Amino acid sequence: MVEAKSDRLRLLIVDDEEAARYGMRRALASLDCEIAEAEDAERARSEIERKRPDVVLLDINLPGASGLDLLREFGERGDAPLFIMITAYGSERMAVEAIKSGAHDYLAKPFEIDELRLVVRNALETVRLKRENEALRRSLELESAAAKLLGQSPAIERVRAVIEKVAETDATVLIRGESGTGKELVARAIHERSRRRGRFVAINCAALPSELIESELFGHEKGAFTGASMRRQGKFELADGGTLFLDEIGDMSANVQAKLLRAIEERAIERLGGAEPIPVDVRIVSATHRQLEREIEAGNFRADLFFRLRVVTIEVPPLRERREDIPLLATAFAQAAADKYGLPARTISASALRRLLEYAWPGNVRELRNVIERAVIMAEGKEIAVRDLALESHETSRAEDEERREALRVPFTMNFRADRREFERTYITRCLELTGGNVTRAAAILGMHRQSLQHKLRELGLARRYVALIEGDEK
Ligand SMILES: Nc1ncnc2c1ncn2[C@@H]1O[C@H](COP(=O)(O)OP(=O)(O)OP(=O)(O)O)[C@@H](O)[C@H]1O
Repeated sequence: MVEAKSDRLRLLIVDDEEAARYGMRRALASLDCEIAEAEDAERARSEIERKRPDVVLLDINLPGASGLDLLREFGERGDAPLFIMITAYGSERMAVEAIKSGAHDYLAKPFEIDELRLVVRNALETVRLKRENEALRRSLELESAAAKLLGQSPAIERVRAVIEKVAETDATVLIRGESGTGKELVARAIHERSRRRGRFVAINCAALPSELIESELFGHEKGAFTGASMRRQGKFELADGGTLFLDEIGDMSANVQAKLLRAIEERAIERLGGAEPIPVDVRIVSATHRQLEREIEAGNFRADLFFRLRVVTIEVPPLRERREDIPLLATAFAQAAADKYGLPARTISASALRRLLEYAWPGNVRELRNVIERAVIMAEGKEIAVRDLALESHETSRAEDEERREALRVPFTMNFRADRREFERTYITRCLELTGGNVTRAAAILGMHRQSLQHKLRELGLARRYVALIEGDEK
């Protein structure tokens, strides 16, 4: 088991001579850090894995092993400590080699106490700065993630509440929902709200063939298979200390399922072609649009893995079941698209909004975002109209027909003045929609002067709605 990190920085001194370790510990006692010792490579390895020191002071000559090997072994890991190598007298070449292999700094024997303090203090300061930077980045990300998962429907509020709860734990989470409902966004929100300092690493299990998935997940040693010309870390190691997001988990082959189960149970992985298990501290969040229970019945998915993955399950409902989120999402996407393409902000017309609300959204939020982005580009006026949405033709025509019928409908209440007023309102509104709110063009269609149309708008009580347009038009 990996022990939790306290806020105090940790230093590990690795030297086979007890007197040397004692001397260094004394010299460094005034620095604000916890100090541990190891007398050989094996002890050092286990200390690094269990206690995760921030800085390692490592003698290059250890009995039976080279400090350089240890450096290379750990230097590649995502959350590797900073190594300060202690080299023997007159071996500058070794020092260069150490720096090339990723050491933070080195000390050549014999060194002064002040020199030792300076180099270690420097390394601790580097770690402290890195932590501060990460904390800052995370707090910014947190804000953006919270802002990103939009929606106020009870359904999305429930999702948010579960995210808050599970984020604090290391429980595995299975996110279920149709394509485009925001499963990856939920996974990111869980990571960003957790205390995990490592990275969020995502992999789509449906996008890669089975053989590739295996080396993507677990990495490989040099020469593990044809084409493996270099040792490569897998996503598990990259996510060490963080979160691994396995998208489309239902598409994973039986072989990879077995390896994944072992990795979760043993909290360790083996690279392809590697002999040693590598401990990893990874929180797994997976997602699927499939009914995994059915896949289990059909023999395509392991039941034991399923139970491991879904300690907590989050259901993200399809957009059609939380239509009340559509206006908010559509407005936010319209604003974002306008910013992205440097276009003027566009509002969504009442009829376009109605159309958005009744559409079925088989592609969920992703489809809505794409539709709005396109509409922002295509729209000519300040408003997005139904035609700009370019939704499926038969469904679109229904809404457009309805719109047309409404526009042409002659009100009949036996009150000529009131009916005429109602007809004029509808007719003029329709004209303004057609021209994208351009009052001059609408006036031309109506065969009126622009001033007369403006006067008419005020008379019909439409001025407020179009006041921005009228003013914009007059400029
Ligand atoms: N509640 C939401 N608020 C804001 N944006 C959202 C929301 N839900 C989804 N999106 C956006 O919709 C798009 C699709 O979301 P995401 O990739 O998370 O869906 P998914 O369910 O993981 O899809 P797939 O199953 O196809 O991988 C993204 O651009 C995402 O930012």
